[in-house]
Amino acid sequence: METSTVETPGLLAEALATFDRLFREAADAGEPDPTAMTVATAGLDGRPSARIVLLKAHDPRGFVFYTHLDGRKGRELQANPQAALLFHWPRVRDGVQVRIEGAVEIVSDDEADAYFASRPRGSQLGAWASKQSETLESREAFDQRYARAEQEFEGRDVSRPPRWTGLRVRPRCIEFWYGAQYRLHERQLYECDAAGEWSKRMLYP
Ligand SMILES: Cc1cc2nc3c(=O)[nH]c(=O)nc-3n(C[C@H](O)[C@H](O)[C@H](O)COP(=O)(O)O)c2cc1C
Ligand code: PXP
Repeated sequence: METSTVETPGLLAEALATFDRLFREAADAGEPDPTAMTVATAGLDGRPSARIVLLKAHDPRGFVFYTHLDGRKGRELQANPQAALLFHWPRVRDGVQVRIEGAVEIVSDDEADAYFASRPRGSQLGAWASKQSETLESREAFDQRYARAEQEFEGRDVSRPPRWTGLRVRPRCIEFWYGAQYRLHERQLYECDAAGEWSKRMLYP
């Protein structure tokens, strides 16, 4: 069991409750995919890169997505395990943006195996076939790799590729942005200092 007996600090709990409420509102408001978030990373060269991934779990330990460790984001996060996440839910209230920043860690093998096992078989085989972010010479080359994976796992469960796993962003700060008329937006920032103390303040829009 990975559940921790450490109590969630009050302000973090408040921020996570706000996140949950807005996440539910996003689903109710018909956002096409409330789990879609931008994840920004930078390797040791300091050059940022960003792409969308899907949020698959969140709790006081952090926000989890799944990917290949050898793709660009995987390589950057191993070199510099810091990320920023961004949600934009335009249909919630007058528009909501949530920004989360924090250190990144790899989820346990058990957690990754459990999530991988829940994916459609085609997606599982795709994870074996894809050399994420590497040059693909032709679509046929990818199709062939997929067909090979199909053969390899014929008649049995598809195991998780060891370099395909979950990454958890442990929040160091969470900002809620609420759109308002005339750009008089509201911004609430929750942040954790080096001693682990959470505080909350508003920011000018
Ligand atoms: C809506 C959407 C959801 C996506 N979800 C994921 C995901 O959860 N994990 C993933 O590795 N790539 C996902 N992708 C693909 C990434 O955006 C990206 O193309 C891929 O991960 C390679 O990124 P990288 O080269 O920076 O590593 C998604 C793309 C879109 C448009
Ligand atoms: C390459 C890749 N990996 C992982 C995912 C995560 O989603 P799922 O586990 O639901 O396929 C996506 C979603 O588009 C994806 O494109």
